[in-house]
Amino acid sequence: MALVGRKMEKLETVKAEIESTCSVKISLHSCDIREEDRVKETIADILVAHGKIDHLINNAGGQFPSPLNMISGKGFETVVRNNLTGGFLVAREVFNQHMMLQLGKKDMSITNIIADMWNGMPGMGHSGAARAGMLNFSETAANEWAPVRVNAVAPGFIASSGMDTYPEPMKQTIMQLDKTIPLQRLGLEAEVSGALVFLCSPAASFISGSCIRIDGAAPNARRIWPVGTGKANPAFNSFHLGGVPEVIQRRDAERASKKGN
Ligand SMILES: CCCCC/C=C/C(=O)SCCNC(=O)CCNC(=O)[C@H](O)C(C)(C)COP(=O)(O)OP(=O)(O)OC[C@H]1O[C@@H](n2cnc3c(N)ncnc32)[C@H](O)[C@@H]1OP(=O)(O)O
Ligand SMILES: NC(=O)C1=CN([C@@H]2O[C@H](COP(=O)(O)OP(=O)(O)OC[C@H]3O[C@@H](n4cnc5c(N)ncnc54)[C@H](OP(=O)(O)O)[C@@H]3O)[C@@H](O)[C@H]2O)C=CC1
Repeated sequence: MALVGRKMEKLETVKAEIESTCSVKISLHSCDIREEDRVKETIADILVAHGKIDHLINNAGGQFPSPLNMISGKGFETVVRNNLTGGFLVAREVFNQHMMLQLGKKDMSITNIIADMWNGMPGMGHSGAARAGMLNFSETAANEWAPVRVNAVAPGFIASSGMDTYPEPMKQTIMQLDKTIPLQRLGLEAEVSGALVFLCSPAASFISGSCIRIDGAAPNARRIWPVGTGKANPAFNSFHLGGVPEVIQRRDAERASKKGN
């Protein structure tokens, strides 16, 4: 397993967590996926360390919240590079440096993480545009690079540590998000991972060019109908080392205190 991100400390933490659970060879690589030369070097380093890359999860990404009319050209480009160009560069290098030389010999896959950007992504329009582009890139690559399977996974609102990176106004929105989702709760990181593990497995060997939505049916909510029944289903909480983001702990504490009053 090769873990890639910009900050080595984060990677070390994840490595220690995985090693506390199972025995697997793990290499760590500091790389900003927006830097083309660095991406080329990183994929080459991974191939030296492991000799192969059978499955790529293109998970790196993120953005800053802003209404469209306040986004500068540089800001828009920064987010597009983070959520579209960077993922393309990584996928291209993995394909060119390894997968292209192994076609038909084994099952190989690329899964691109996008987001719930259906019908637009208000407050994060730069990211919505980039994620929509990533979906279209996945669809093209599923044809050009077959038999490598290329799919997208589109998470909706997931209670991840990423949620704690947002400024206070966005945190206020995050604390109300569960009410807008038919399943009446946020998703868990393990619920995204479940789909990723499936897509990397032989059970998904005829799935390519697809997108799996993991969003509790958020895009299916409609103004003319109540949002779900008001009840949530049980979550698949298989990450025993996972934590609850601070913003969600705060939400639950505030709700408990309101109930107590
Ligand atoms: C409602 C809930 C939403 C849930 C859906 C989505 C959830 C998630 O995605 S969870 C993951 C969340 N985590 C993140 O988003 C963190 C990752 N974000 C970042 O790392 C950064 O924001 C970045 C990668 C998008 C930009 O970082 P960096 O490369 O370090 O870029 P700079 O800081 O140098 O900025 C370059 C340029 O971009 C504009 N800009 C950056 N931040 C902001 C901001 N907060 N507000 C407005 N504009 C911003 C700006 O133009 C910067 O250039 P300068 O003006 O020269 O600084
Ligand atoms: N949580 C949610 O509700 C949703 C999340 N997503 C997307 O799912 C993915 C995972 O998100 P989540 O775990 O929540 O967020 P986090 O912010 O916790 O994780 C994002 C990861 O991407 C890495 N990363 C970001 N930019 C770069 C870059 N330029 N080069 C290399 N690595 C980078 C970060 O590591 P480092 O900082 O060390 O570089 C970090 O490990 C992201 O693409 C996110 O946008 C999509 C929809 C909803």
